[in-house]
Amino acid sequence: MKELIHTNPDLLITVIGIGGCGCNTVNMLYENNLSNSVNLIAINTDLAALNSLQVENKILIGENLTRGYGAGSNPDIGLQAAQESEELLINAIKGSDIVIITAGFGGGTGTGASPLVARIARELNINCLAIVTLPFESEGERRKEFALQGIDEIKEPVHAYITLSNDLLLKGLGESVRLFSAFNQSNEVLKNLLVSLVQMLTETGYVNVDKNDFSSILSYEGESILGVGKADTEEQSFEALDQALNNPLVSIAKIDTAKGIIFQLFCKSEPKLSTYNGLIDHIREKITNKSVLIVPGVTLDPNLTSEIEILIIASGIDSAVITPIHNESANTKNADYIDEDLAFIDPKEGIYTDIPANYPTLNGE
Ligand SMILES: Nc1nc2c(ncn2[C@@H]2O[C@H](COP(=O)(O)OP(=O)(O)OP(=O)(O)O)[C@@H](O)[C@H]2O)c(=O)[nH]1
Repeated sequence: MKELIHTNPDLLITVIGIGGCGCNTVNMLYENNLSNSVNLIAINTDLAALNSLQVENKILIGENLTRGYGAGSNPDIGLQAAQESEELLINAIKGSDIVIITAGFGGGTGTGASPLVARIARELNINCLAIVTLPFESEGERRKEFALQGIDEIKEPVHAYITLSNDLLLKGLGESVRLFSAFNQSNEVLKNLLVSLVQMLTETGYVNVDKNDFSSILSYEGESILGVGKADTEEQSFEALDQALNNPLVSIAKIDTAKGIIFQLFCKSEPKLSTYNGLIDHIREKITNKSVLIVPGVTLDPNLTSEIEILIIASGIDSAVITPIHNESANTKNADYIDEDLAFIDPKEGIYTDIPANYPTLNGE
């Protein structure tokens, strides 16, 4: 084994948690000791909540407006607070290569401030992805409306967004699950997805997904899906793929119309070429858009707990617009390159990378 972890020092990813839920998620990421390429920022209108966090970079927004007492479940206040502190926000994300926003939508701060943060990233020409949760049905119509309005507003400035539905999560856990336990579970999934994404971008594998691949995929307008799956044997890898494609935590979107897909395969031992090609063919069969761009990544990790783990990011779903955005440097590899790259896979010469111990799992398995 040549090298266990090979990180990309040139890439700066900023993960921004906005509002109570977002800040909790970022705080959980902080406890994960991500690489130096990751900058974690917690943003809130609630000073007491910010003070309770371990994350070092905290920004209190709208200090004059709310006096540090929160946005009172009002997205307009969340937006105005962000506007008041726009300068701070610009300085915080300037210089990043990728910004990932995470928030629970339905309240005031996350819902109101996130679209402005995304707009700032867009204006600074930074690739921006948002991963947000939708409220439980039981939280009421008003919160749901706020959340949907927030999604409408963030859709345009971000390059891709992913919604995790708290209700779908509940279904996955069974009706008897308690509220806080469901929130915790959702936070765990959110955190693991983020860890996984960040690791995929900052650590290199045999067939590497890099920032340009990521930019290509994010450049397709429309909804995105992020899914994970795992299997104990290579023979069951198609089940892992189906799990990833049907992740019950991700709401609304169906993968059929995706225009871009990142397929990241983590395996304990070198997979058969037929398995690898078969998985990619299987994805391709699911997609009605035959010109879909599939960017594969393969990482070998002898310490993996399962034989196979799969991460799927699909973008450009159900959107009429297929215009790549500020993507001049993006790698325009198409599916044909897959086999060529595979020819370079050599377990003796390749770089091994480490896999996060808490790689995302469905229902916390
Ligand atoms: N999954 C998950 N969702 C949460 C959690 N906390 C809150 N939410 C969801 O996120 C929505 C917004 O809650 P917060 O993040 O606390 O709200 P906020 O953005 O800080 O807004 P204000 O409190 O009004 O300033 C809620 O309606 C919940 O659906 C959490 O810990 N986990």
